[in-house]
Amino acid sequence: MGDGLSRHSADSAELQPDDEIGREQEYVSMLYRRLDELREQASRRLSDELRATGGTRQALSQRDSTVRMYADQVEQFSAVESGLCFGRLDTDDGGPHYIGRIGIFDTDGDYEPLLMDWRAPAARAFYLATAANPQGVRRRRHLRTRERKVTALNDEVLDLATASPTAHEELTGEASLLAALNAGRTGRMRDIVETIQAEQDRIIRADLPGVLVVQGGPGTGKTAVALHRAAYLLYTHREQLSTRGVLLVGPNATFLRYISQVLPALAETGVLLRTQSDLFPGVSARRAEPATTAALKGRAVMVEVLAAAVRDRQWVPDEPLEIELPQQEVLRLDPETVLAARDQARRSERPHNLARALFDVEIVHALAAQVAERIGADPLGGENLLDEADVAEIRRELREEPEVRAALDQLWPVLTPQRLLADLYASTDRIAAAAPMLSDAERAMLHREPGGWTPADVPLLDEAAELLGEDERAAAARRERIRTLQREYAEGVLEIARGSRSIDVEDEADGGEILGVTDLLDADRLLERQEEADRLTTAQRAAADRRWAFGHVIVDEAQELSPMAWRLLMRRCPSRSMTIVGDVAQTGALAGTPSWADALEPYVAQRWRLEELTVSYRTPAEIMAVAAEVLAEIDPTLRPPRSVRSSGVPPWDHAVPAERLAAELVAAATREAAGLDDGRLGVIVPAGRVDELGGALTAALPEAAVGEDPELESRVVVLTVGQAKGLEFDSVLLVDPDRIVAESPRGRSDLYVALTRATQRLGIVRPT
Ligand SMILES: Nc1ncnc2c1ncn2[C@@H]1O[C@H](COP(=O)(O)OP(=O)(O)OP(=O)(O)O)[C@@H](O)[C@H]1O
Repeated sequence: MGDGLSRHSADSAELQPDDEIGREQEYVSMLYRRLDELREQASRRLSDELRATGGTRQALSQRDSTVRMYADQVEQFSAVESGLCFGRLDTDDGGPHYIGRIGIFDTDGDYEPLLMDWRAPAARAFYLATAANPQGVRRRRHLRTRERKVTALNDEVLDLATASPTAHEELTGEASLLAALNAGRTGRMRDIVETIQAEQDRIIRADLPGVLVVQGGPGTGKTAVALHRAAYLLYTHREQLSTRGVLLVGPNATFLRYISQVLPALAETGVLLRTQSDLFPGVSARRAEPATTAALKGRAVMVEVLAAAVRDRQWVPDEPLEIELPQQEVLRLDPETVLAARDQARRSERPHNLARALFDVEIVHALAAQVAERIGADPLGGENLLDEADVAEIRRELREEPEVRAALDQLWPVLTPQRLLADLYASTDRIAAAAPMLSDAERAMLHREPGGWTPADVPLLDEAAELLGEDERAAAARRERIRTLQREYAEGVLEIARGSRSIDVEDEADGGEILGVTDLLDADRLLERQEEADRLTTAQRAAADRRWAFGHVIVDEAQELSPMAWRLLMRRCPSRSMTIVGDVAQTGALAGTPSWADALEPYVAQRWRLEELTVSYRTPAEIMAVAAEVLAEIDPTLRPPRSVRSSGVPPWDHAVPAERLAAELVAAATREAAGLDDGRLGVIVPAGRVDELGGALTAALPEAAVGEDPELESRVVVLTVGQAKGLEFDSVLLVDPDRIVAESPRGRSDLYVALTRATQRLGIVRPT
């Protein structure tokens, strides 16, 4: 990587004269005072609204939206506390303009902006202006703060004549950027709002409609960009997106926890974060299964398998079916009658559960004709003595007969997606009937005992739900889920109200009755009020409703999605307003996405745009050089991203006798952990050796976290490549890379992922 960006060092002027910092401190302190006022105002209003009682239904509904608005404001004003103001622009047309996490206006004066929201169009120059294209900016200043104190200023004068020859034209706020990149990791992702780069800004602010694919190598900021795009879109298209919501899908729960702080820190709470495992309401898919089985379940052929499995439940007996009624009467259903009823119901092309009503009509008709034949037969051989009204009455009675209902349930059972799939997996006969197109070995893979769901089952449940249609039971389950969420929300509002209670007390301490909101309302009463007004956040409602159509869907690590998972996501986003973020060179899932065109074209044909990110902000040049060799083995046409910096620390690679591997690893991990200031060490091991090596490490380093969903804030974390996907650590120890490669047909991509997790140091320990 000799031609990497890392040859040069940071070069923007670091101006820190005390008086300059002092002047900025005054301004920043004023902003914090305004923030405190705003927060107190919102808390007080929230308390007042919650205390108010009575009124018409409309007044209640109005009050509930006001409650929500103030609760959101209190949360947002608290979220932006750290780094409230981080930038300043001095422009040709005056200024200064201060840039921060939210907009604050001078409400006492003429409503001038005191602080500009980073997402506002006028703030854009902060990210884009360069010496060659200054966009009216004379000076860009980064303000660094700790708590409420200004600690440093970095200035860039955007003037070609005075520009430093060593500064990178393509980097903005280079000194602040490098400070952020070199900082120790905490186990939680941070936002990058202070140092978004121009190529990233273009993607963050891209138009809302259509499918945008962001392809970029490891560490190019794809996740960061995806999250900031969510915040930007919600700010810019609030009307549209607040009613439909934004869904962000990540690869696993560990990853979602890793990124969970970013949006709240940007004062955005309106995004639903989910893994594939949680995309089918009411199911939490935690069961494990072999990668090859998951891959089979991800293939598009499963669409046909499931359709056949549903048809297989529409049963036509070989022999006549006898239905014994209580009056010892026995009715017979011929196979031909059932077949005709089934064909009639199928012709409607309704989903299975909804077509059942048609099937019932046909069968009951046939049975009623039999009864009528018997009881209405004219002993003298004339016409049947019953009229149409009598036959209708017979049909009504037959419908109520438990024996008739049992026969109908047997022939055309109403099914939930869970029932369909569990029954299918549990029976080799059913699998054989539904999957003649699969090989024996593949059919054997599908067979299993009931009990829990795997992530790969989720798209299948969703497909099944489409084929089956929602009957009354499914609708009732959905209402129940919404009710649970409403209760959680009511409790959340009361939490916020409790947080604002000190203000009530101060306020009314001079003699008035001191009653907090929570003395007057409990979660049940608040819940009742909300139910009446049908209030629930968009994200909560969407989470409970399988058929919810999101306003925008963002997928991170999208290369891992199988064709079946793509189908599910496309259903969640009929408008096809999507941001797809990933790297096809890092695909680990066997049914993952080999190319964006293959994945998307079935849904949007050629109508998708591709943006590429080319600079790695994470991986230093020394480590990227090692990773580049593996990338060339995956696909010689792929280019690794260019590293924005070098660490000066070459990666090391030690081969040790196999029996000493664990001991050497423990020694290396102890050394690396001792060398960390406040950063994190990641130990990446083959999936088949987690127990052994994780055990050895935790015995020597009790602080080490290991397990299904390890705590990333621990100083030392032991993970498989699958778990490490999307994460990063200051220092990484990679163990037994050959075994990692051997463990999966996509082993090389796994190794590439593992090699690119470190922000500073990489060591490899391998058995000889
Ligand atoms: N403009 C920026 N300013 C500061 N830090 C940045 C910037 N862009 C990216 N980073 C940092 O670089 C690191 C890598 O970013 P991110 O995790 O988003 O990359 P990625 O492309 O998703 O990587 P991967 O493909 O490995 O998942 C993160 O620590 C992120 O905060």
